[in-house]
Amino acid sequence: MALPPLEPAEAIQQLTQRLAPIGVETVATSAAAERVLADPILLDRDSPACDCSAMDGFAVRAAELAAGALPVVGECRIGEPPGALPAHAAMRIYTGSPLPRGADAVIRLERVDEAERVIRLQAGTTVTTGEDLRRRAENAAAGDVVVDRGVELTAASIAAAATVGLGSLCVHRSLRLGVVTTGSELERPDASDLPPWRLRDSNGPALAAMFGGLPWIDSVELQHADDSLEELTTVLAESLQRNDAVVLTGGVSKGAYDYVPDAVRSIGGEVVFYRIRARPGQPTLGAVAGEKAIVGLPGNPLAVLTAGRRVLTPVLRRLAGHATIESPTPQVTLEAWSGKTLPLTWWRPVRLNAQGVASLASLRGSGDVCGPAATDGFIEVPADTSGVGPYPYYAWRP
Ligand SMILES: Nc1nc2c(c(=O)[nH]1)N[C@H]1C(S)=C(S)[C@@H](COP(=O)(O)OP(=O)(O)OC[C@H]3O[C@@H](n4cnc5c(N)ncnc54)[C@H](O)[C@@H]3O)O[C@H]1N2
Ligand code: MOO
Repeated sequence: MALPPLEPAEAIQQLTQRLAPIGVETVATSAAAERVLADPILLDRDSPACDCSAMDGFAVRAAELAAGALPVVGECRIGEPPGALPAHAAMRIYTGSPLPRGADAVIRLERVDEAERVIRLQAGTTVTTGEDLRRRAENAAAGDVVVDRGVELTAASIAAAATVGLGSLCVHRSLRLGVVTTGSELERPDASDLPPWRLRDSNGPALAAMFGGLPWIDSVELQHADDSLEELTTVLAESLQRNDAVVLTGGVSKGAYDYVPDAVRSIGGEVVFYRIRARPGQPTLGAVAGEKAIVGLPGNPLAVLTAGRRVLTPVLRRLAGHATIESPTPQVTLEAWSGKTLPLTWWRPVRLNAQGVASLASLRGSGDVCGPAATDGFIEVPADTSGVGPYPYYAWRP
């Protein structure tokens, strides 16, 4: 039975919901930056773990200092256990020092006059209970989740892991991506002296540049198959064996040599969608083979860039354990609109200026490899829409 073309978001949803994260491993916290957390980071104790001072100054009882001068009788050192504040007295204290028992405020240095180890409030200054204190557990309590699973670890979340004493973290295994280009007309990117009817593969390098080197991608393996169902089936099966997901380019449309749908089925893949209501990239195919994902992109170079970025990214993020299948998507406004209105989603390459305003690239069509080269990404124009936007913006690098 022929599958109906889907809206891009629906296609992405249907494929990603068939997939699960590929597995986990343990890495040193110091090496976990940008990896995807698999187990939440929980606080081992309250933060802060005791009441402490937020300023350099004096620990006091606010009412006593408001009433008059107080002798400075001691010091609360940072990193040492808190003592007790005697009645009618102040103790010197530092930012982060534990608060002595009995104190209820810290008065910062610049708000008192100090002479001969006696402090008094400066004229016009007041002191209130609770002032300049960090209360035990005011940041978070023991057992609280500080970083949830599925989050890409940042400097801030690594700091949280360190503060709770985690020397290693459970993260999702990073992904092995296979790229299979198809087409007997293709030569390697370094081929020279080509006759005009042959062309160099640009789709393989484009996908390698889009996904290669992302912290949650382990490797991108490039392979090629000529236009033969047998060869394509063999190369696809091998690529699937070695990789967690395989993306193919070309051979997916209606031509006599478009073998991708048949090859996917013959290796036991289940096609989830075939064709999306978006341009360029309409003949995109999504399939599952066991726990692995297969995405068939059309051969046109611009379709590979747009559908690759928009459809493949969520699939890979899902396999790599991200809690969200797309990172936050900025909205951009166009400097000016040009062109017709399409009855389907239109992915249009743009360049951004320093203010984040987008200008549309002028392109000859989805076979144009040159026009997109000077763009930063593309906007997603909904069906039957025109005007300057704002529109969701997708940078070429996810
Ligand atoms: N009768 C129809 N014809 C076409 C339809 C259709 O619905 N009915 N769809 C058109 C659309 S839209 C697209 S997109 C293309 C996609 O076709 P294929 O996925 O089968 O891609 P190919 O025919 O294999 O290649 C298209 C084009 O891209 C060049 N190509 C392929 N691979 C590479 C590569 N790795 N590097 C650079 N260039 C590549 C290839 O030489 C072709 O010129 O079909 C339309 N036709
Ligand atoms: O999807 Mo095709 O890329 O529109 O030309």
